[in-house]
Amino acid sequence: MKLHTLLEALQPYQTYNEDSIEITSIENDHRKVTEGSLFVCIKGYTVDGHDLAAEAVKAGAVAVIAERELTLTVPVIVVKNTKRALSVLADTFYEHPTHQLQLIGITGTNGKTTTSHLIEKIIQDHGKKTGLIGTMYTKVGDEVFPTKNTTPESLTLQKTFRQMVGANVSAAVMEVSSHALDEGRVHGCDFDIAVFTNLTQDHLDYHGTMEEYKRAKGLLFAQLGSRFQKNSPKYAVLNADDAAAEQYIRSTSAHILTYGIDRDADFKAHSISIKAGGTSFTLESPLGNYNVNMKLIGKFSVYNVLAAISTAVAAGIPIRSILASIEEVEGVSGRFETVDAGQDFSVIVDYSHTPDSLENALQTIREFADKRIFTVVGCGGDRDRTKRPIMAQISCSYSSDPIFTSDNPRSEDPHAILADMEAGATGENYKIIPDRRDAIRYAVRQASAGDVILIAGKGHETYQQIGDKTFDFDDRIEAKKAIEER
Ligand SMILES: CC(=O)N[C@H]1[C@@H](OP(=O)(O)OP(=O)(O)OC[C@H]2O[C@@H](n3ccc(=O)[nH]c3=O)[C@H](O)[C@@H]2O)O[C@H](CO)[C@@H](O)[C@@H]1O[C@H](C)C(=O)N[C@@H](C)C(=O)N[C@H](CCC(=O)O)C(=O)O
Ligand SMILES: Nc1ncnc2c1ncn2[C@@H]1O[C@H](COP(=O)(O)OP(=O)(O)OP(=O)(O)O)[C@@H](O)[C@H]1O
Ligand SMILES: N[C@H](CCC[C@H](N)C(=O)O)C(=O)O
Ligand SMILES: [Mg+2]
Repeated sequence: MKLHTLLEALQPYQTYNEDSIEITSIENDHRKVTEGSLFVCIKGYTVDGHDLAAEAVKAGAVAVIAERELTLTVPVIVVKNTKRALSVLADTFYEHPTHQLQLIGITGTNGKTTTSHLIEKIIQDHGKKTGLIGTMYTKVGDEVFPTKNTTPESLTLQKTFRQMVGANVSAAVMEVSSHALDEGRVHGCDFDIAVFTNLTQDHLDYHGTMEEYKRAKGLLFAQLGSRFQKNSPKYAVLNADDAAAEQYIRSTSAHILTYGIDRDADFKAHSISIKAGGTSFTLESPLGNYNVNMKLIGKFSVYNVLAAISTAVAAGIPIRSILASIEEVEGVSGRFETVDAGQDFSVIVDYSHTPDSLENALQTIREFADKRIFTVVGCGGDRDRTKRPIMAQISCSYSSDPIFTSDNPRSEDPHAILADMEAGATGENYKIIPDRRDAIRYAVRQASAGDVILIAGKGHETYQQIGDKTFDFDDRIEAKKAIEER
């Protein structure tokens, strides 16, 4: 694409007369620059891309977008905000791929990964090819690619959407993190349906206050677009039981669909019955009432399923097809996943790494457990410190045997993280075992018939990050090994 075509999209009031420069790729990482790249300098939290512009030119960059004048041998186009510019340039370079996709974005503190997989399955079962972007990976149809962030930055996003369009994907489901909304990583994404799961404490290290965190999540609904389109209406799908939904309703002009259990909602669950093997409930909806029996466990799973059902209805899928998919679904890797090595007690690996998700997981276990409950849990380093004592307190109040351990200490001292947790501990019964492998082994050795061990926080993760090193570590494998050693 010609540089001047890209620049017209970027700053329409400026004309750029040089029409001989052909751009072969856009890059914001100098290590990826090749001959013909347009290099966009981003001032990040750790590195300033402006300092790497000369390197980028050496590697083949033929033009540079920057926030200040730079002395280089190629044209430098100065803009106010290069991160914003990157999203416009990426959307233009990849020819607005989201205009050709039914795009579903999911935000909320907990349940994004789970709900996105439910929606993916419903749409696939209905015969459409899907794309998925989230915490665990990016998927184009059944092809899986690794991801660094839950929501990648705009350049990666638009490139991925183009790849999806090229592979005949018709619907894409993605998790939209509050960081991504705040940083504008999704600027240019033409969402058709925006989904809200819930808002509880997390990421206060980044957002500062719950108000700010709530505002960031609300951007997904405010940015849904204000055009009423007859053939493809836009929808905001909101959890009516969460107070933040009221603000999001006020901030969007899209059609509203609500779901919930306690308050009035379009899609409502009642007569919920939770057992160790699954959950059943009655769905009341504008399309009729239905009994739903599913393998997913817990009240929180009912919320995720309600969100998925409402979204799929908004996406135009028949309710019977939706419910058939829900009844089949087995669950998502690392979310309330049971480890079975023939033992006579239960071991559950769950990705609960926030106070609310931990409380939900433990409340669910309390629905069916009548003996001891062991909770092996840690809190991530370089993340919200204020959640640490709260998670410890929840572990103590819901389990007979809380065991505090490490979960990706990153650059922090594991003992300091554990001290933050201990400040919230209650009772005398908790143990502190910094090595996660030892903590799991201890719980497994202590457990007797009928007990439940919850190993919380890492779910699908297959690593432990200590300092700047990443070690192989999988709670499911460690639990199995410990059971076999017994
Ligand atoms: C705090 C934060 O959000 N940081 C994000 C940010 O990184 P950064 O600002 O530190 O970037 P940087 O490393 O300083 O680099 C600045 C620029 O220099 C470039 N660079 C850098 C190094 C180099 O050698 N050459 C080079 O050109 C980079 O490509 C970039 O353009 O921009 C990067 C690209 O988008 C992100 O990958 C990175 O996420 C980091 C890894 C992260 O941990 N983020 C977390 C907090 C996050 O975003 N989490 C959310 C939510 C998770 C959830 O709850 O589900 C997520 O969406 O993942
Ligand atoms: N609707 C929900 N409400 C509360 N807790 C939930 C809900 N859904 C899932 N959880 C809990 O939160 C954990 C994480 O779920 P999931 O991975 O789906 O959330 P997420 O929003 O994608 O998280 P992340 O922000 O880390 O990507 C689960 O293991 C479960 O314990
Ligand atoms: N997306 C979340 C995941 C946390 C998972 C937990 N295992 C940890 O490392 O804190 C985050 O980056 O805050
Ligand atoms: Mg996720």
